[in-house]
Amino acid sequence: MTRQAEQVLSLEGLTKAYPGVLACDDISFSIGRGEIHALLGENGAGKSTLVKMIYGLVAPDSGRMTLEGRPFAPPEPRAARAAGVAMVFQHFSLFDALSVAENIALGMEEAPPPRRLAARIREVSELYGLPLDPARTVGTLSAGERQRVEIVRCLLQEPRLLIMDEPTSVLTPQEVEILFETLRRLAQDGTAILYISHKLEEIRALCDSATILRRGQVVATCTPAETTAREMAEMMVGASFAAVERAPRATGEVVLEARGLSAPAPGAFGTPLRDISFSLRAGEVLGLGGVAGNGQDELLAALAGERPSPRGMLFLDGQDIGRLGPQTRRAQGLATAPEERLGHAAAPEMSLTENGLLTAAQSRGLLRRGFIDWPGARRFAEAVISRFDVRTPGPQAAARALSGGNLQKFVIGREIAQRPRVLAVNQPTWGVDAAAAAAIRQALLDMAAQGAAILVISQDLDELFEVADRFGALVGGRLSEIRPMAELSLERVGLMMGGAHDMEVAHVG
Ligand SMILES: Nc1ncnc2c1ncn2[C@@H]1O[C@H](COP(=O)(O)OP(=O)(O)OP(=O)(O)O)[C@@H](O)[C@H]1O
Repeated sequence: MTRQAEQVLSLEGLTKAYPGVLACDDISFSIGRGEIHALLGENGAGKSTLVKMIYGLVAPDSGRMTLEGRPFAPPEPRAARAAGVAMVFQHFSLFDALSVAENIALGMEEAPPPRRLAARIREVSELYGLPLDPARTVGTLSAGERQRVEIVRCLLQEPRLLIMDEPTSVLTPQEVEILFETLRRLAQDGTAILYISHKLEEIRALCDSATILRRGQVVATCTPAETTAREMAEMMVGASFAAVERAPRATGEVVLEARGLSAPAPGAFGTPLRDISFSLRAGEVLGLGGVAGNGQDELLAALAGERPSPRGMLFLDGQDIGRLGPQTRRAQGLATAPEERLGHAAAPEMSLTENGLLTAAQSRGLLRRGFIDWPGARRFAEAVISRFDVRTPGPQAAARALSGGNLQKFVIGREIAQRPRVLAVNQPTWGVDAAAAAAIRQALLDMAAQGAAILVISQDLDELFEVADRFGALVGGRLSEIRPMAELSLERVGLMMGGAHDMEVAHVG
């Protein structure tokens, strides 16, 4: 076999510019048959743009691609799929009300008759250790199971190249193990895998090789198993960065308290909150873990005041705040940042200046007698951009033009910069690179050291180990017993989050 034939995908000089940024600058590398190849880079380095070119979502300005030895220039995703490229996105694109099989059929060019399709789904899912019931309604599935639907949908195409964009951010440690087994099996069968993640320890465990991008260029390649996570992170950033430091802290009075907080599910597939109780003291970081869809969003909405709570369930400084709206709660010192950054935390078409105003108008005095202080709003956005190293041409940029991680830095930075007394955040470093994640975590710890009370809801267990003093798990809208983080192991935490249950499910079939 010639070397050419062993390459599944080769990229030569791929380049793509957006106004003001060279997102991909002369990128060349190849992925071989059966190779699991990591694509690493800090936020805005150009990873998404590169895979969008491979998947036919974005046309390169220049450069060439070769797939299985043939010239490859997909004008649209359908063409990329037909040529053997499959992609599992960060955000699942499934319809809750439809069954697994119906969802899969929707994504297929020519779906076989339902019975044949159901049989194929069973076959593929069993072959790769991804048990799935084709008749189940997607709305009832866990995040891990939804991801299986997406993966099985890809595998039915028998792809030559599978692209995975941050696939583990919604999984328990046990589910991650199962996913890795599947990917290794696929690689053994010859599939090439391009794997994007900011979780460097996972890259070390899984990937054969890595290409590292910085500011649109390939700056290094490495063998992840032979490189430390810190070395990889430093190659991405091009410098060393400070590790998160936990200063000793004194805790004060209880500032935020939930007493039997309950709420019905917000919609057909939301999660009800069931009898949630916790207290949070000044100077303390309480971490709540859980697999996506176990009440995280609903809890944050209840704390934010997006949904009012009955009397007697939610207290700030001993005052019942259940009936207060979001702005009043903010004015009293309780700030929140929801998980979904585009649409919920930020308005996509609005500039960063306007997005800053959305939550900071009051605390920063940017509204005077009904008039907006635009220069002040711009300065606030600029301050957030510079302190949190948000990579963007400037505060006039629209939120949607930022890379995912950079928008996340802005949305969280906007809250931290207002110095609230109590801050509740959901997934504060979701999609954020290692250096920026360390900076955000450090900012949260510094706030606590200065006496703020912090509630961190996260699916990233390393993050919770790094910042939280105490830990509780959200499972089905209930909160487990809260334990000191120092007493818990990673495995124990995984089990508290329901990992044991998922393991059982996964071993059926
Ligand atoms: N539609 C767009 N319009 C303008 N600029 C864009 C657009 N999409 C991406 N960019 C810019 O291109 C650069 C590369 O972004 P890209 O999303 O590829 O980065 P990334 O490495 O995937 O980042 P992350 O890890 O944050 O997802 C960034 O500077 C980004 O702001």
